[in-house]
Amino acid sequence: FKCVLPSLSHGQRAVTNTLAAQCKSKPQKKVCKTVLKHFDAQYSEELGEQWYSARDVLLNPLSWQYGVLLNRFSDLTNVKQWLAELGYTNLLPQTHPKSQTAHIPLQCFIHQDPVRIPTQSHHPSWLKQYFLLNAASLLPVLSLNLKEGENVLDLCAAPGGKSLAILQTVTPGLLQCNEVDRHRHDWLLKTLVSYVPPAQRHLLSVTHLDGRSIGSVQPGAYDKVLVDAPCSNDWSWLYTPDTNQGEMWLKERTQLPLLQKELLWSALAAVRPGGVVVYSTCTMSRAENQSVVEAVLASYQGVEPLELEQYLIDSLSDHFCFAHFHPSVGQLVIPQRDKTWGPMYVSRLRRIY
Ligand SMILES: C[S@@+](CC[C@H](N)C(=O)[O-])C[C@H]1O[C@@H](n2cnc3c(N)ncnc32)[C@H](O)[C@@H]1O
Repeated sequence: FKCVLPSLSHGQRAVTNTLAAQCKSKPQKKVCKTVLKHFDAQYSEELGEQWYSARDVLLNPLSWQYGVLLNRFSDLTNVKQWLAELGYTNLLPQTHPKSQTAHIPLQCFIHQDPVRIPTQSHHPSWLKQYFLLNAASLLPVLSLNLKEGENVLDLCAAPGGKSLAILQTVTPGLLQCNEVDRHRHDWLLKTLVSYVPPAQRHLLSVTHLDGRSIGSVQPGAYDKVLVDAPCSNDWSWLYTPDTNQGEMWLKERTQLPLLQKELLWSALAAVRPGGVVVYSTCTMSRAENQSVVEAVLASYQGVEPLELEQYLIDSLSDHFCFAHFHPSVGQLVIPQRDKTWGPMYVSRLRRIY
């Protein structure tokens, strides 16, 4: 396990260090036993054997990985060379598998080992070159199948990772990035300023609204809507600092599906007929994934589920472990020992009329 400490913004010198040395200065994360017990009961029933492999990954911070999403608006010459020297490779093919000539601008570099590079700090006159993220969180953005000039709504956008990935994929007509929480809305703004050049900012609208109301305020206004819903994030919940908070979160967990359904209903109202809504979460919980989508499909007329495109699943299967559910209205990426990305659930819905 290597930790890589470059001084990228000012020169390209890379210094490697062992994680053990870095860990000495950092307090270790502690697992919340209450949450783990709850996960054991729920996920062993829902995921069977795959839970035990996912559990090993979640419980071993040394195996956690970060993808390096490059910022196409910054100067990348040295970064790409540096990542190649460190042994990083591109997660995605450079051209679209269906049409060998279509270039894919989105570039996310991954490493076969849990190597880490540091985040870059904000400089007012300089754009950050990369954003670190769980590579599986690109799946919802790729599932939008974005086209140049489309109007896109990122309904739950902070801290902005997927908004950035959208901007790396296409130049939208308009990208509305919305976040209800004041503090997280400010964080979202900061992210966008750090990565998006002033000349591109007119493409963005950053709003501070309850996503549940956008569908009624702007009906049919968007070609594509992403609902990256608030969820019981399996990674962070497992490391809840104290038992009381863990217990409180587990109670809150039962409230989340209602909020998630309301956000998805709103997204379906905000997309135009023929447009696509992608619903995603970073939990493995069936109640927040499959059951939410099934309930919305049963209650909202004129909506059909869409399969994720097969080329996408094929090109990512070397790195992501897709769980197999039948019948299914979405795809779940489960972290496994040799494929640690995820959890990430993605479902695509088309509004027919
Ligand atoms: C999973 S996070 C989004 C992560 C983000 N898409 C990214 O990739 O960086 C979910 C977000 O939804 C926000 N949220 C919760 N309730 C909301 C609501 N009613 N309307 C809009 N956003 C909401 C949360 O504050 C949180 O920032």
